[in-house]
Amino acid sequence: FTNAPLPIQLSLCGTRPYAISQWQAASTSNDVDLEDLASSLNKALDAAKKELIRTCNVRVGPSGVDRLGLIATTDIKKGDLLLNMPHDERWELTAATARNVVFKDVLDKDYDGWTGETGLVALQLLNEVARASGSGLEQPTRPVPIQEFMNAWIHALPTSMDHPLLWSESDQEVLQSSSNTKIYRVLDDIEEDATWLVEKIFDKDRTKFPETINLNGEDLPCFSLDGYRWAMAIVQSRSIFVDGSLRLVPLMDMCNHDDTAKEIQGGTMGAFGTTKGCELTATRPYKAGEEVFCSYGPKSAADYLLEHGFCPPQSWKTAVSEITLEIDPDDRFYDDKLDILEFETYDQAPMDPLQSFDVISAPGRDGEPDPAMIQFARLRQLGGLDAFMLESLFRKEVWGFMALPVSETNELAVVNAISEACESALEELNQCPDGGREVCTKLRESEKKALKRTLEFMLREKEALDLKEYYQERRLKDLGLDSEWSPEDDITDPDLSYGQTRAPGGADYDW
Ligand SMILES: C[S@@+](CC[C@H](N)C(=O)[O-])C[C@H]1O[C@@H](n2cnc3c(N)ncnc32)[C@H](O)[C@@H]1O
Repeated sequence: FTNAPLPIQLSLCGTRPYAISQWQAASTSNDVDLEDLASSLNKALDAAKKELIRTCNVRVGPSGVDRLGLIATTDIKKGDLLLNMPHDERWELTAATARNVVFKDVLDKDYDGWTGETGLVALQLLNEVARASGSGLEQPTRPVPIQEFMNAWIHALPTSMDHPLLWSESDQEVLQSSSNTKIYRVLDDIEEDATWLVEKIFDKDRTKFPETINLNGEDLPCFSLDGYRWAMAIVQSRSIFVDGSLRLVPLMDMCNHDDTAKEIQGGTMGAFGTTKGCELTATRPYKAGEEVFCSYGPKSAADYLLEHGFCPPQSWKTAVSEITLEIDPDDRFYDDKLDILEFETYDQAPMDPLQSFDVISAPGRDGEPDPAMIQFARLRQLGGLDAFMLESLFRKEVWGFMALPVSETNELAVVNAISEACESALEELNQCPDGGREVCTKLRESEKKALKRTLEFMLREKEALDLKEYYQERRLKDLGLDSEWSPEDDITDPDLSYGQTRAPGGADYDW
């Protein structure tokens, strides 16, 4: 492929972890002419369009909300197709292509990084960056026009992003204590994977995996911790989950978010409608020249911030936080409980003994928690006289039993455990250091609201424990043994045969 000079230089600078000042100092996105960037990408797109796209009613252009975006090239009606692109490993970056094609001979097939699919796509992205500078692995193979399109796309990616993974350490610390969705977990995963990859793979062949690359005369980090962190921020903020895979789709990834738009989805295309791919449709009419949008999906404000680096208005409407519950490893029924969580949670995915659950406060809801959290908490607290439910005889039914109150003792323990988890999560949020970004303050307030609402709900539940119906009572009702009994009732009962005192199913149900 050719490596024609492009109007900007890719600046992935930063020589030590979290070196935000260097990233910003080296940033070109503020002074770069977005029109030039867009026109280089559009030109490369035109040359490769026949292969890349089936329907294209957009081009890349400066955006009204952030850097670049997709602009309608014609008047669009609501429901019209804006853009569709077939799935093709020559341009889509996916974990499968990274593992089975690009890094096939390099990465052990059992490689299982902490950063998962996102990490594999990030690796492929770094290889694309290296390829655009004339090094890296030349996989997947592509015709020249497609490679030139990929190079133009790489050049058009943002180099300095306002993304939490690239914030200063002090801002990251404030974010860490502003949300129960923890950024340190993600940073640790990135650091652990990058360190392993550098030591086991990149350092062994620096010709193929350059630590820095030279793009248009500038040295930039590539197969290094800094490069990997940048690539993770790019993949988190621009990839989509379509047809069962995480995909970073050049061009589609230029579309900005609007709450009222539709997510990019899987669709079929081509002459016989049998080719699968990604498609973007309009949820409202657009005039030619207007920016078009997609939605990045329903997510909490914390998830938006951690993934995309911004929080759209809709994400603040529902306040979300997270609490964690754990089955006590010293619980004498630990193994039985683990067995149930692993194999008997019905259509829910298997659960670990340590589980995080969302708690929310939304308009029109009174703070009732996720039913799965209550089920988990009831199982966690199961013991004493209720432990008979853990007998193997009931193994297939226990999870179902946990959907309804077990006993007053169990329910009290559940209410207390969830209340304590909310209180300690609130306490943690209150420990947040001063300063940091405004979005973190807003996030903290929002998470506190969700936790307080759940706590209030739990306190109301605690007051009403004696009004609930518990397992024994339900069981007696099932057996028809729950009514008050007097001999006179039976004497006048014509349905009774000799010697019977109670008719089967003759309970006086109190619906
Ligand atoms: C998929 S990219 C979209 C293309 C991007 N604007 C560019 O120039 O490369 C997603 C990123 O664009 C920005 N973005 C998208 N929609 C936005 C919006 N409505 N408000 C603010 N930033 C937005 C965020 O930084 C986000 O992480």
